[in-house]
Amino acid sequence: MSKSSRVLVLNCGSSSLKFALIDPHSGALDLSGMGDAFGQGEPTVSWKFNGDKQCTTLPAEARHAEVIRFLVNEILSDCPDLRDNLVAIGHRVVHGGEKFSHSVLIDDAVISTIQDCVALAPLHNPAALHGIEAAHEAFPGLPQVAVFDTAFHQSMPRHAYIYALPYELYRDHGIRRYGMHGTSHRYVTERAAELLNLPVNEVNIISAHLGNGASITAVHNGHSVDTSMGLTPLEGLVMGTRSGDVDPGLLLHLSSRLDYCLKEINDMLNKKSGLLGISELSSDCRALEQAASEGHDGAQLALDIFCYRLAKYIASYHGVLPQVDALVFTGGIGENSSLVRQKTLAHLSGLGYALDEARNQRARFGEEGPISTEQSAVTLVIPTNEEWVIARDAAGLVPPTSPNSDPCSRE
Ligand SMILES: Nc1ncnc2c1ncn2[C@@H]1O[C@H](COP(=O)(O)OP(=O)(O)O)[C@@H](O)[C@H]1O
Ligand SMILES: CC(=O)OP(=O)(O)O
Ligand SMILES: [Mg+2]
Repeated sequence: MSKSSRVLVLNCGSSSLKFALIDPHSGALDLSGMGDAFGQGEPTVSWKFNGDKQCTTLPAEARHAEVIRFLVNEILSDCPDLRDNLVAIGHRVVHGGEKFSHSVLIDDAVISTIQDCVALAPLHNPAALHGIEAAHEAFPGLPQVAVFDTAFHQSMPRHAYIYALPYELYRDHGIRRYGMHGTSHRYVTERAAELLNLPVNEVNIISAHLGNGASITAVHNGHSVDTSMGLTPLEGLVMGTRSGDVDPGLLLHLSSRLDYCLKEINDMLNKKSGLLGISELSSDCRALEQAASEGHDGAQLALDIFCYRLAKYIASYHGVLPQVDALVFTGGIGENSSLVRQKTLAHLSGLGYALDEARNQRARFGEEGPISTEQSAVTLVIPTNEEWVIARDAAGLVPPTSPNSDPCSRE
């Protein structure tokens, strides 16, 4: 792999597509951007290319394929050198079922497994398939690599991933905890080990990824041993629009007593719950913090519940791990919301957590480092970098025969 190699990373969500052109060796970004607000009028594409920020709108019907076409024909066409140095396309795929514990080159069998998992990640896997198809059209000769959110969690022991349901549901239908956000939890684990000066296979952390989706993972000796998301990305923590854990009896009650049909239950739990549902205002943590500071009771309650439920998971993972070297906050909320970190740790003083408020306030917008006092349980903020992990995995899987690979300098 030559020093000028680049990987194009695509992270396709249901209503957005994030893209980045990355040097897999250093993680340096030539280009990063996103197509946003699909299905809500004219989608915007915004990007930063070698430091310059730009933005445009696309026709209302534009989705993943159109954004990828715009990326190829308009944005990347300005830099023929970079296109020549592209060695692979890396795709974030949320659900890979039980089949993948590592990233893989995409072929028909891989596509078919991603299709099989659509029902388990209905907001995410169809979008990844659109991205793979569009990228294949745009770059027919380039290797494409799938990096699965579920892969990092394949190390969980059976007692963590089997639900207390009839065992045949696992045996015959694969119903079990899979866990998501694994690419982020993996990055955070590796980075925490570096910051703590420990070999990665000796680090024990609790990693809280708090974005629009949110999940928390217990990492023992560098491996995921439990995580809050389950069969689907709906279980666990309170999220932007997802409920997280509820009493399963609720579903029966909604159906038998309140006449909800399956589609209504699905929409309610995935799209109308979480921070949005409680606050009746917004799924966006920033908007809720602002509203709560102005006295909005729903916003305050949503933040209170979010932090309380997160603290309960952190406490329970102290029972999962023999030792905790650090609690780590990451994701848009984890990296930026000093309020959420402060409210969460306020529940955990019994476990030795205490914030250094000055450090907590400083940790924003990409700042990395400890936010705990010297004497208390170590708490870190680590900005996640899923794109770099995806780029590294993709570059590492480029076949030696690929036109852009350089067999003499492969790592
Ligand atoms: N400065 C900030 N303060 C509080 N919350 C923030 C801040 N910046 C971003 N967030 C929150 O981060 C969340 C989005 O996280 P992100 O990881 O970008 O999402 P995604 O899961 O879509 O990748 C939103 O709730 C947003 O309000
Ligand atoms: C799995 C998941 O919830 O992903 P995201 O946070 O990107 O929605
Ligand atoms: Mg994210």
